[in-house]
Amino acid sequence: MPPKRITFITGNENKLKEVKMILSTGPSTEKDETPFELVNLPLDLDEIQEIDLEAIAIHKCKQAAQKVDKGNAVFVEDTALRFDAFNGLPGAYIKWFLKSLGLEKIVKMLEPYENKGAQAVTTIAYADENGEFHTFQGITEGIIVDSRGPTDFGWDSIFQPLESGGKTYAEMNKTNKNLISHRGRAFEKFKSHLYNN
Ligand SMILES: O=c1[nH]c(=O)c2ncn([C@@H]3O[C@H](COP(=O)(O)OP(=O)(O)OP(=O)(O)O)[C@@H](O)[C@H]3O)c2[nH]1
Ligand SMILES: [Mg+2]
Repeated sequence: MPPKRITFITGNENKLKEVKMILSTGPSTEKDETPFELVNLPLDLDEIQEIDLEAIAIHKCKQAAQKVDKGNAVFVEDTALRFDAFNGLPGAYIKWFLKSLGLEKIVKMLEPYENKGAQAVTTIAYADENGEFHTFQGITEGIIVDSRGPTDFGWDSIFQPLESGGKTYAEMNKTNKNLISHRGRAFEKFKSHLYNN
């Protein structure tokens, strides 16, 4: 039987690169034949105004399901950056903060607050071949710091995970980032689902 085809709809090349890497091995990271073939459709789907990250991901996935043939599995992910001092904002709006303000002003926003705590959150929404929806979430705790490391992926250079030994995501290699990242954690859960269903 040919492997099941699963489409990932994202217009973000950096996300795609990480996801391909994470899904290229089995759930316990040992090399394995992947039971699916990953296909990318680089579309920019509508993202609703919501604080609830699952609701955003599900809404995105409902559109995604309309972009593939019936009976084909499809998934999306939405990634948020939540500041403790702002009760979780910018959250899913970080993309627009980044576009309008840039990294330096985002760091400056937290200047009046002692609490630099933040959470990186990836929420995956998956529509399986029967049209049933599933969500998987991964969270990494960290702090917001002055930009360090390459600035080619979003806010990687201002997010320092608590478990990284003082490195920002941008200062880590991809293998190490994926081991502790919001995306790595969400996709490990998704991977377990794919291998067990
Ligand atoms: O430093 C980062 N490390 C990451 O690991 C990461 N993952 C996402 N992002 C950025 O955060 C916003 C999410 O928005 P987002 O989830 O809607 O993504 P997107 O619109 O770029 O793609 P997609 O919606 O087509 O999948 C966008 O600005 C992304 O560039 C990251 N930045
Ligand atoms: Mg998006």
